Amino acid sequence: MAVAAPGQLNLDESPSFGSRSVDCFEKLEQIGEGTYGQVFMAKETETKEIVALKKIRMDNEREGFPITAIREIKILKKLHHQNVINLKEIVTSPGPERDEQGKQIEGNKYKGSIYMVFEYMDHDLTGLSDRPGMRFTIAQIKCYMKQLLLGLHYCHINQVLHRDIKGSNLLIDNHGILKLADFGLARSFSYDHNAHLTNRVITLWYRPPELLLGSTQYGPAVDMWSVGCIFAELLYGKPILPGKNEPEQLTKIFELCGTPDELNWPGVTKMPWYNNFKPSRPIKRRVKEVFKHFDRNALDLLERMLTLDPSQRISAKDALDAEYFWTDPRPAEPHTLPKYESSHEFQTKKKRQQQRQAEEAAKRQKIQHPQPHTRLPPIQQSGQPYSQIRTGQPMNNPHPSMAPGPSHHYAKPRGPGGPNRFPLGGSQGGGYPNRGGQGGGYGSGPYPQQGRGPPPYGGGMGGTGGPRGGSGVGGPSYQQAGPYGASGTGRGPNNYQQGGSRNQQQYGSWQ
Ligand SMILES: Nc1ncnc2c1ncn2[C@@H]1O[C@H](COP(=O)(O)OP(=O)(O)OP(=O)(O)O)[C@@H](O)[C@H]1O
Repeated sequence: MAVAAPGQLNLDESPSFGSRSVDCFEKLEQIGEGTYGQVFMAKETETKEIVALKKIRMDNEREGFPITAIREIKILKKLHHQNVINLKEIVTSPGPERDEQGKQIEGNKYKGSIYMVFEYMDHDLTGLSDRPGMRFTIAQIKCYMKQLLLGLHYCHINQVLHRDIKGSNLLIDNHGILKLADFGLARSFSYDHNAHLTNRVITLWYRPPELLLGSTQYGPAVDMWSVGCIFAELLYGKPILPGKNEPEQLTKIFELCGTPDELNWPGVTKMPWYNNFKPSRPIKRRVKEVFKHFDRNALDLLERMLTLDPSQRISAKDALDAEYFWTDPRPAEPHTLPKYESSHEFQTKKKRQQQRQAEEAAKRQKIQHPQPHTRLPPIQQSGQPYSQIRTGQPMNNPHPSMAPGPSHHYAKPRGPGGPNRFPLGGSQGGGYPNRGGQGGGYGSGPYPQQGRGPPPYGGGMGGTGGPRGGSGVGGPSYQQAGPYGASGTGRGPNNYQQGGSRNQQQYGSWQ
């Protein structure tokens, strides 16, 4: 595909792509802020349909339309599956000022914008999990995991690697449907050609060891590692491998999954960066020990997802066949899941930030005007019922965002992409065939209390010794509070207040 000239979109596709103006939509609320632009909730003025508009950042318009956006659009236009986000169309906002002859006025930078129009999804998994008191049931986790694997299996058989699987890219609607989103780092791959791909992809906490060891020839297994991290996170209640940088990420992986060697990962010693990160002494695998409270089938599946050697890592298809999904409790039917008020990572972060600012302001005020009768009940108690109604929080947590909340800070190690080609492989659509009638026989097993237990390694890593011999080289820190119900007991309230948080006044026209 030719690269479009600045400000022009050349997608040589159906007329609806790029032909309509963004003015056909009314901007409602910002719901996301990504590396490549903002995401807004909007309403189609004629049909009243609610959609999500992702504004494509044109910071450097001299280079034309961003290659990442072109790749995302190309890939999304070919993927059609219930568990993959649907790109409906592309719309544009007015372009640069022109003179009478229609020539662009010199020195006047291109001011127009391009938006991708998506079906609107009520939540992303991170935002949903961050809700105070949120607690997923096992059947719910199985339901989300199954849909994630179905969507990913579909991508992989169509020769697309997602390369950025993480909670905020898994969108969920109020019918319980989960969809893979953000294909900004996705690319096509071929089993026949061993093309070299960048290894600077996938958000650090979800990045597999082969990429951290410098591999440039990889396949669908990279996504399956990320799926394993999400799976463990859902069951455990917080991210399991929150490295601060690449060496620390590898250290954390080795401490959990053991050190790689020629026996458990043939060829690992030949990996480009193996010698840079070579463990000083072997560490044994501890997945079973660390997650011993997980259900047996969950643990078996997790072991196969978090396998160091990518060639032995379970595929999405085989994962769907795992006992875990065929034993009781079975995956919930999506439509039976509770409905929640809309929650996106961007919004939950913003709420926490506002809460922090309010707390700081209150503290400052207190210092300036100390309260004379500190034993009097705090004034805001009278306001509790109101905040409770508005936020839907239980009485025992009137100020939910003051609760020790999660501190999700996803690194965004976006890398440059490879060449832009999309060999349309199989066009198999639809779901994964049902495996009927498999008897259960396994109990659900103990379910760990979400967000309440100690970090996976219980601070005990010093005893076992990390690859650096625990010698104070900035050892891993597991202080992060968990996103999955750090503060709560029981499942969150089920009050879907349609439009409750929309604020139409706040947003002006499109730009
Ligand atoms: N179709 C949608 N419906 C509702 N919310 C959406 C939709 N698409 C994106 N979002 C929200 O916007 C956020 C950012 O979107 P997206 O990941 O596509 O952008 P990005 O610029 O690639 O972000 P990042 O840099 O975090 O990967 C998502 O996490 C989600 O909360």
